[in-house]
Amino acid sequence: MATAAAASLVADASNGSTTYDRMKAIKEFDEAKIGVKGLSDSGADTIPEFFRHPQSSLSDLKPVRTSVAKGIPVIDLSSLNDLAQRPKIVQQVKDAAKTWGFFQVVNHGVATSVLDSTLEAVKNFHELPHEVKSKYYKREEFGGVMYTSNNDLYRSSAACWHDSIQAWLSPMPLNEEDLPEVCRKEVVAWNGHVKGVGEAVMELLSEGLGLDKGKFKELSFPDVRVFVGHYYPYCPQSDLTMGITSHTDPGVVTVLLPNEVKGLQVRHDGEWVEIEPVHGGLIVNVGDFLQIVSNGEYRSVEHRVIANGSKEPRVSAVVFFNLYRWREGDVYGPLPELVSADRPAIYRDFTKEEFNSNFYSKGLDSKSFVDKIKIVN
Ligand SMILES: O=C(O)CCC(=O)C(=O)O
Ligand SMILES: [Fe+2]
Repeated sequence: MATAAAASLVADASNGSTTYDRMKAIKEFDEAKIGVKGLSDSGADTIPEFFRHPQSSLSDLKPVRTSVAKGIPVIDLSSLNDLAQRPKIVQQVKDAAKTWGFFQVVNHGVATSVLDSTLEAVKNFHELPHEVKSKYYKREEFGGVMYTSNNDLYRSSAACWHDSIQAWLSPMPLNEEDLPEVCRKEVVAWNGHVKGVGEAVMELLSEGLGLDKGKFKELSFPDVRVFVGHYYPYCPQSDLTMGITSHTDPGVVTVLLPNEVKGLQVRHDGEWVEIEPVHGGLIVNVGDFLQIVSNGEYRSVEHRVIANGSKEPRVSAVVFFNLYRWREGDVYGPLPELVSADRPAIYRDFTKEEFNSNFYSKGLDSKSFVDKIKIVN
């Protein structure tokens, strides 16, 4: 049944643009609940038209070839608790957050076997039979567990070639029974591990701003975690679409665990640089909120994922540390400790409502919140 739905979707794509009813095609795809994986599995050698991105956004698909040495910084956390070594690590994290907005951490204390089983669990979920997986298919704003294909399906200018499963880990009391059985144990375990890594990184980031080690924790930055398990199946026309279009992450930091299939690129000095994951490492990036509270010291940098042209699926387990504990009527903005006559605030204060409404209403490719609240002299 999944295959029949996929076949009719692909047939629609070749109808010719005059008769192509884009909304109808999107709705059919959504209602079939087959995900992009279902389209990929159908064996079609073309993609539905609503996955095709405008030529303008495809023209710079090829990244700059980069050696590991030229890529995002790799930071060794093994001597984190050595007081003589720590300042050096703080400096590395600070430099990376200021320039690239991205870095990889190695020797972070989580066993490679745990990383591997987390990715395997995400993969196993996405490779469940249609009858089982489709029960989780939803298209709602947040809460609980949700498997979806393209968050922005109805709003964005073009769909992206990937599926994902999302779960609120904290502080929503995650009802473990709600998680699909095939990845339940691993997602729950990952929540514990990633919290530890996130806290350690946030302490370094906090120190890098000249603040107390515990400042971010005090501000509850490690407390809100959303898990997203992405799956980028083989795409038969990977040069016509994207895995995820260029965007910045809205929250504090993101901790990303990728499998070995490449595809993630980060914008650096006006060029797209491919990230080469170090096996056993984790990728960390600064989100918009951290750029704002750091008064622009740290940078939330655009990144994207190329559609996967290899037969091996690309899998990533992403945890977003977001902000949550807004006090009623409070406003947020650059931390007062980081604002002075020499370094005036470059962002205005904003409310929770403003932040959330921007987050929920913008398509992945529209203007960022950071730009909207920038103070222009
Ligand atoms: O899958 C990836 O490597 C990146 C995902 C990503 O950028 C995101 O979910 O915000
Ligand atoms: Fe992202």
